[in-house]
Amino acid sequence: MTRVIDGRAIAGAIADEVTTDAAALRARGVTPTLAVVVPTDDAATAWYVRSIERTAGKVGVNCRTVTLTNPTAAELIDTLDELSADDTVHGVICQTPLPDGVTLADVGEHIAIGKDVDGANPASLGRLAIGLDTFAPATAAAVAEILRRDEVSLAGAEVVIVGRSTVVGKPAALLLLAENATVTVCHSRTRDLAAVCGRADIVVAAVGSPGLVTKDHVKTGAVVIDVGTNPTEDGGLVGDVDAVSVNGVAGALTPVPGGVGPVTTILLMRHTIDAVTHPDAG
Ligand SMILES: NC(=O)C1=CN([C@@H]2O[C@H](COP(=O)(O)OP(=O)(O)OC[C@H]3O[C@@H](n4cnc5c(N)ncnc54)[C@H](OP(=O)(O)O)[C@@H]3O)[C@@H](O)[C@H]2O)C=CC1
Ligand SMILES: Nc1nc(=O)c2c([nH]1)NC[C@@H]1CN(c3ccc(C(=O)N[C@@H](CCC(=O)O)C(=O)O)cc3)C=[N+]21
Repeated sequence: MTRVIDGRAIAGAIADEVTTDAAALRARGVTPTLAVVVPTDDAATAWYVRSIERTAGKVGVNCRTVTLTNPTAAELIDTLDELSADDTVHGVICQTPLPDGVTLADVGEHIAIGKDVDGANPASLGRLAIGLDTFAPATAAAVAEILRRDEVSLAGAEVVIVGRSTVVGKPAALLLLAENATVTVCHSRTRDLAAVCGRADIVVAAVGSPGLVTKDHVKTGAVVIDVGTNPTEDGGLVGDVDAVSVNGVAGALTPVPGGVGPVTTILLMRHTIDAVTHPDAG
C-alpha cells in the first residue's frame, strides 16, 4: 500500500510554529502583515486569496488585500512600489494570472527582495540559484518542506521534476539541488518521460495535466509529490498523478487536495514572519 503524506497535518504543524512566532512579534508591538495584490477577477485567484486570508487569520498574520480593477502595468507597478516602501507591510504577493500584456517578471521586479514572500522578483530566483538567503516561491518551498518533514533523505537521491515553470519546477529544482539531490527536470519536449521518471527515488509532478503520471512513471517504493491542482467538471480538484494507478507502486504520495496546497499557503505566512525578523534578506 502506498502511504499518503498528510499535507494538512504538515501545514497544521507549521501553523502552530507560525502562531507562536506571530504572537511573539505582536507582543513586541509588531503586527506581521502580508499584502496580497489581486489584479484580475479570476475565479481560482479569488479562491486562493480567500484561503490566504483565512489562514492568515488563524495564525495571527494581518492580511491586507489590495484589489485592482483592470489595472494598467503602470498602476500595478505603482501599487507594488508603494507596498515595498510601506514599513507596516512585511510581505507582498501579487496574484497570477496577470492582466494581458503584463508578465510576472515585469511586476516582480517591483516587489522588494526582503518582502518577496512568493519569490516573484527575478533577483530572488537568481539569489536562490547562487545560494543566497532569499524567499523561494511558496509552492516550490512546500515541495522541499514536505520532503524534509516527512524525513525523506535527499542527499544523493535521484529526483525527477516534471515541469520547468518559474513558479514551481525551476525553483523546486534549485531547492532540492541545494539539499544535494541529483535533480533532473523534465518538460513537454522530454523524450520518454516514463523512462526518466522511472529512475527516480522522488518524482515531483508540476505540469497541470490531470493524471499524467501513472504507475508506468514510478519506480517501486518511490516518493511522489503531486503539485498539480486541476479543476474537474464537477467542481472538484485532481492532481497530475493518477493516484489509483500509482497506488501500491509508489512508497508514498501527497494527495490532491490535502497535499502540497495547504503547505503552500502556510509557508506564505512563515515567509511573512521571516520577513519581519530578517528584513534585509535582500
Ligand atoms: N498547489 C499549489 O500551490 C500550486 C499548484 N500549481 C499547479 O501545478 C501545476 C503546474 O503549474 P505551473 O508550473 O504554474 O504550470 P505551467 O503551465 O507554467 O508549466 C507546466 C510545465 O509542464 C510541462 N509539461 C506540459 N505538458 C507536459 C507533458 N505532457 N510532459 C511533460 N511535461 C509537460 C511544461 O513544459 P514546457 O515548458 O515544455 O511547456 C511546463 O514546463 C498546475 O496544475 C497548477 O495548477 C501551481 C502553483 C501552485
Ligand atoms: N505566483 C503564484 N504563486 C502561487 O502560489 C500560485 C499562483 N501564482 N497561481 C495559482 C496557484 C494555485 N495555488 C494554490 C495554492 C493552494 C491550493 C490549496 O490549498 N488547495 C487545496 C484544495 C482546495 C479545494 O479542495 O478546492 C488543497 O490542495 O488541499 C491550491 C492552489 C497557488 N498558486
